[in-house]
Amino acid sequence: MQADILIGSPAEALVSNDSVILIIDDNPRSIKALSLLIRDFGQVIFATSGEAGIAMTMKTKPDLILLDVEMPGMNGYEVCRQLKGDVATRSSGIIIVTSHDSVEHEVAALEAGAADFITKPLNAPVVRARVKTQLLVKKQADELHRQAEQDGLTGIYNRRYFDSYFEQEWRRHQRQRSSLGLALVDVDHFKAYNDSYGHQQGDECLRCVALGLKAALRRPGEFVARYGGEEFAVVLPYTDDEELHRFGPWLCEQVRALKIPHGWSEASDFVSVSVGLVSCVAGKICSHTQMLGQADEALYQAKANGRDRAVIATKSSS
Ligand SMILES: Nc1nc2c(ncn2[C@@H]2O[C@H](COP(=O)(O)OP(=O)(O)OP(=O)(O)O)[C@@H](O)[C@H]2O)c(=O)[nH]1
Repeated sequence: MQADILIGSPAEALVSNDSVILIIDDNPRSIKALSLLIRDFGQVIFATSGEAGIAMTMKTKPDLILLDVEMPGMNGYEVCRQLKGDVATRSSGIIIVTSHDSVEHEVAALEAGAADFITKPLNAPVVRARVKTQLLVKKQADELHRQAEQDGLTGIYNRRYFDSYFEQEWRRHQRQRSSLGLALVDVDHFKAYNDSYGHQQGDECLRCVALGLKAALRRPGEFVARYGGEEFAVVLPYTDDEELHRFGPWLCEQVRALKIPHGWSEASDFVSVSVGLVSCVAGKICSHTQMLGQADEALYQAKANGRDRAVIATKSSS
């Protein structure tokens, strides 16, 4: 696994210069001095107040923030607490930079959520070593995060990711009173495929279908995840029934177009999928699990109607 490679590799090789480092400091001279020391580690950007630093963190999602403590208005500890308390910004590592060289200040920095602490006057080798270490920690955390969300066989999002983001999307659409779409996609006669072509070829087939489904998505926010063995789930933000009527058959067509031969399918000469779809407008369906249940019923109907087709859940059952 890649995590093993990360742990076994020299740290130097892992700190690539594609990192983004944000310096938050009200003093332009300090910003300049710091950026000269670390500029070869990546792109260095800056903000001259706590408020501007928080806004910039939201926008740019830096890998690392070098945060001055003594600033007018919001001080560094307060900025640090806010950044660490918000799910949208807490993944950026923070090093507190201060002229106070005392245990109390170091403890305050760590308690505010900082990963490390640098004192002024700056000592170049120390600054570089600490920055490099935190960039390495961030790279490793990103990699672990990616692996935790990824399906090992197909490389698309896994069930865990789906479970948390589908619910999140559902809540967001409920709040905004917009329509959310969901499609459950199941490969037809896949047991026969495995039995005839072998399990390894079956794995390869699932990989191709997963990538085919992913390539079929066009709009921002749409994502496909592996829901179970040979089943996939597609989340379709801001999508209503009218759009599902186009999307369902089109998804079937995209998989058929992969032209993966399936000599033992009763539905088609090529690997095909059945799709169950549902859309939900705020208030119509009372939970995201009900939405899943309805998509599952529609999928069952698509199988019963002959497979290689899409069925949309009827609104009467909403
Ligand atoms: N190769 C491979 N097969 C898998 C994987 N996960 C599930 N399967 C197989 O997928 C098959 C699913 O079979 P069934 O649930 O009977 O469904 P089906 O044969 O596709 O029939 P219908 O869904 O009714 O069209 C089983 O044989 C599972 O072993 C996987 O990761 N790799």
